[in-house]
Amino acid sequence: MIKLLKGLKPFRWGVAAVLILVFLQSMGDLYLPTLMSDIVDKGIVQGDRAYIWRIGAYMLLVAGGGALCSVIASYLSARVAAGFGRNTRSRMFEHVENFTLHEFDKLGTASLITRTTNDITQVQTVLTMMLRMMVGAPMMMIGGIIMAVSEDAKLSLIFVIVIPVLVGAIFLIGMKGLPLFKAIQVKLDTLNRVLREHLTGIRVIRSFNRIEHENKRFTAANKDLTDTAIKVNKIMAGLMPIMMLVMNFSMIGILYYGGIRIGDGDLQVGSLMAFIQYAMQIMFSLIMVSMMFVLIPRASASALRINEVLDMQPEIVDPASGALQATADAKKQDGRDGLRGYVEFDNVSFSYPGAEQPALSGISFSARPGEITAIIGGTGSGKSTLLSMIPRFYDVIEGAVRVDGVDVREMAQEDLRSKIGYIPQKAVLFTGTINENIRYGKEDATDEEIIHAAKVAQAYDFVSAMKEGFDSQIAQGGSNVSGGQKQRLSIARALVRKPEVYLFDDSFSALDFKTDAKLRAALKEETTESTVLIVAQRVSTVMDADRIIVLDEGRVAGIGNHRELMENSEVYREIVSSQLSEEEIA
Ligand SMILES: Nc1ncnc2c1ncn2[C@@H]1O[C@H](COP(=O)(O)OP(=O)(O)OP(=O)(O)O)[C@@H](O)[C@H]1O
Repeated sequence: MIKLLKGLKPFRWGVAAVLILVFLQSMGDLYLPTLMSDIVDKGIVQGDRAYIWRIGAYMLLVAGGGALCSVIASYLSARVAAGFGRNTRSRMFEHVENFTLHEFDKLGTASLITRTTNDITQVQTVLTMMLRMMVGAPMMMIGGIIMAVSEDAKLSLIFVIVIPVLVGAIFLIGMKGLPLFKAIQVKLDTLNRVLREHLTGIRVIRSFNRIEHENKRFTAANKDLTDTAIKVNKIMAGLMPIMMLVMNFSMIGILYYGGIRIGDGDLQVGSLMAFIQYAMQIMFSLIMVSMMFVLIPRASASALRINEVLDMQPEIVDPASGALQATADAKKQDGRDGLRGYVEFDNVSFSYPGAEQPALSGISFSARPGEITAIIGGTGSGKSTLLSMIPRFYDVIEGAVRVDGVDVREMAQEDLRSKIGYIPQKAVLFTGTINENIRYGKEDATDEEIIHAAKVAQAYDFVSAMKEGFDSQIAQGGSNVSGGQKQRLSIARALVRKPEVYLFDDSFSALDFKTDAKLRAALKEETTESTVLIVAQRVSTVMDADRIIVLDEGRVAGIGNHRELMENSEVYREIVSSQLSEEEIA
């Protein structure tokens, strides 16, 4: 929590102002009972009206000043906390943007969303209260004790019993509550995950009649969260009655012994009244402290989760600027500078963390501009993984991936990715117009470039047929266009960039044979100066490629063109024959 609060640095003046204002307000609150005691003992007892008016007016002034300080402190603390929340959310967002897929896999999307929203709100709420109580509560407590002792030292002995009892109760309850607060945040993650899966998978859930099952899953997660929240609230609810009980008993004690002392002439009525107010202030400040005990563990559970994200160092980072410069110099010297679109895999091996089998082993090949390299293989054979190594979504474990003769680990990620047009297996579109979605590939693309890209991607006809053409809105997740249309738009997005290297990850799978063939013919003309890597399931898609890599369980089972592979590769022949027979059956 303390580590996270370092983010308050830009707000130090605001924090200082709040602390000073709360200090002034507490001073005022501590002064008021003494003034009241004076009114009673000096004004009322002696019948001095002028004194009562004078001190009364003074009391009003002190109370008014205190109220003003309090209002401004509230406003400032809310502003500081809101600013802190905004900054922390931005920090987290920017940090998470640099995460590699490993880190996303580790934390999970649902948890990252809860951490960026709910957890930060928890800390923000507590911060607002803490700013006000951090100075106010201890001051009221210590000041109250000093003032009470100055009113009547003997009567103050009552606090020797009361305060340890209260502190003990707060401590015990706090200890019980802390683990539960941690559990609540974890359960909130689970609830978010279930909800997310439910919402994104609603079509599958309905078609498989699993609504009942999903309801049960949601109810279970919801109940689990509620049960824990009730449990923690039960414990916390116990705190208030205990405090009130102790407070009321101490009042009885004060009134009883105070009465005796007044009878004996050791204490005046006004002083007893002031004493009672100080006792109240002391105990209320303890209640405030106990509230902090309730809130701080909750916020620190959240702070831990936020720090876990902020402390996570992305595994893939850019080389230092010195190293980048050295690579650039070396490139210039040995003539690699002019290379555009060369991709080389040199004995590459890679395993996903925790996986028993490597996803890729000993992969070597090279591709040059103007060539089409196709990758084919059974499901799970490592095709998508192979493509992900080129934009450096993952780092190789052995060997090297080189683009334009430079190891991708020695390049700035931005430079590397600016060379690449990646079309993912599952097309992703963003909320906005079709125009904006295609322009995502190249911000300064002209309208002509966008139309050209759409034409090559075979998207122009269906986009033009839409009522608003390129200005038609794409709904969240691209749910208002078909799977094949989504694929074509994401191809257009990559085309508009005119990258050196195209990576098509099974991007034609949702297209019919005719559109697939037309698209590939148009692509061929468009990509004469680029290197194209295509992952595909259909033999018809890869047959014309200059080079076909056949993958089997992460290994190269054959490499060559269609004719060569038909002669030499058993695995390729199997794939071809299985598809041909399937087509014949169809
Ligand atoms: N994020 C991941 N974490 C762990 N293992 C993974 C991950 N992604 C893929 N794998 C595993 O790596 C292997 C290769 O997966 P990959 O997605 O590259 O296969 P693919 O050939 O593209 O399959 P498909 O044609 O079905 O898309 C599979 O065994 C898969 O289970």
